[in-house]
Amino acid sequence: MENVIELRNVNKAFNGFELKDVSFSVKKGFVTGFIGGNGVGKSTTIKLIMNLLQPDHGEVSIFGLDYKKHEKEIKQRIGFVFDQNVFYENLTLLEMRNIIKPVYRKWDDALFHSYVERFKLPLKKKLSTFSKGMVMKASLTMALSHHAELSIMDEPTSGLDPIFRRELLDILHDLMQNGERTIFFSTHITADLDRIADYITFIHNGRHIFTKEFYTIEEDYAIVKGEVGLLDRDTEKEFVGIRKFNHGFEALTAYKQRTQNIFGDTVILEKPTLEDIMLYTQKGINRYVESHT
Ligand SMILES: Nc1ncnc2c1ncn2[C@@H]1O[C@H](COP(=O)(O)OP(=O)(O)OP(=O)(O)O)[C@@H](O)[C@H]1O
Repeated sequence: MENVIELRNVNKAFNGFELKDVSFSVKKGFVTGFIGGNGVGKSTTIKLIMNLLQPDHGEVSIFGLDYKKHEKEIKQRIGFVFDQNVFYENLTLLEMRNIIKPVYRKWDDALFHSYVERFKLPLKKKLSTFSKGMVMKASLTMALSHHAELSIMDEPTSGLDPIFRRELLDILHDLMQNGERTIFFSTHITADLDRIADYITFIHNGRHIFTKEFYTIEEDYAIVKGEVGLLDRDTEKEFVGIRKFNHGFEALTAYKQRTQNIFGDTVILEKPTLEDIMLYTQKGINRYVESHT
């Protein structure tokens, strides 16, 4: 399967934060959801993918090409939605379109107007008067109007009402129908991913934890429930994190089969949500022993 984005051993350090040895790839023709808590490095990774930042070490390639030699060609083929307003606020949407249009060889005015209509956006009002949702819709309109092969979006659903969030997910779903497009988007709202993501890439504290096909996550990860008496220093090591209650414990394992072999039918295994995986991982490997007694 072809990779549209590849990161190989990418490092980027700021004062107090570091992306460490991040390697993962994004498959052509699929939707990959990019998840992780606040401040774990999602936007930094996306900026590296967009060449808005350069890695200290390691390589980023897009469509198999290197930014050093092929920046223009790569950018032509990407539609980018950023989580901050990147428009000139004093301009109208039409004026902004006039600036952006000549940049893209495959700009499609009919497509632009179809999104403007669908999103009910005013063409002649200053962008400074747009609400947060309208800015996001305008940003999406620009990103979707030049037949980009790869759409990269940083938190496209944040700050949007549930109705528009659903509409956006439907649009993304429709876009995927021809099999040629690829979408990579970050989100905190893991419920959005249930609807459309084929793959999940998860980072935590600047490290890549996994990239997996969505449906295979439950082959490795499970919520484990059992009696506290089953836990000791050795068995606790089996878990990413544990919560202890009066009546028993709940834990997350990343090695479902092994856990099953160790505990047999003394425990109950359940399918975890992405939120469970984020929560237990965020609290620290084997360090999250929370008592509710
Ligand atoms: N240009 C920069 N200079 C210094 N530190 C930075 C810079 N950009 C990001 N950081 C720091 O790097 C860390 C990761 O930030 P990043 O924006 O990538 O996180 P994120 O996962 O996108 O978070 P959120 O979900 O809250 O937006 C943060 O601690 C942030 O303060």
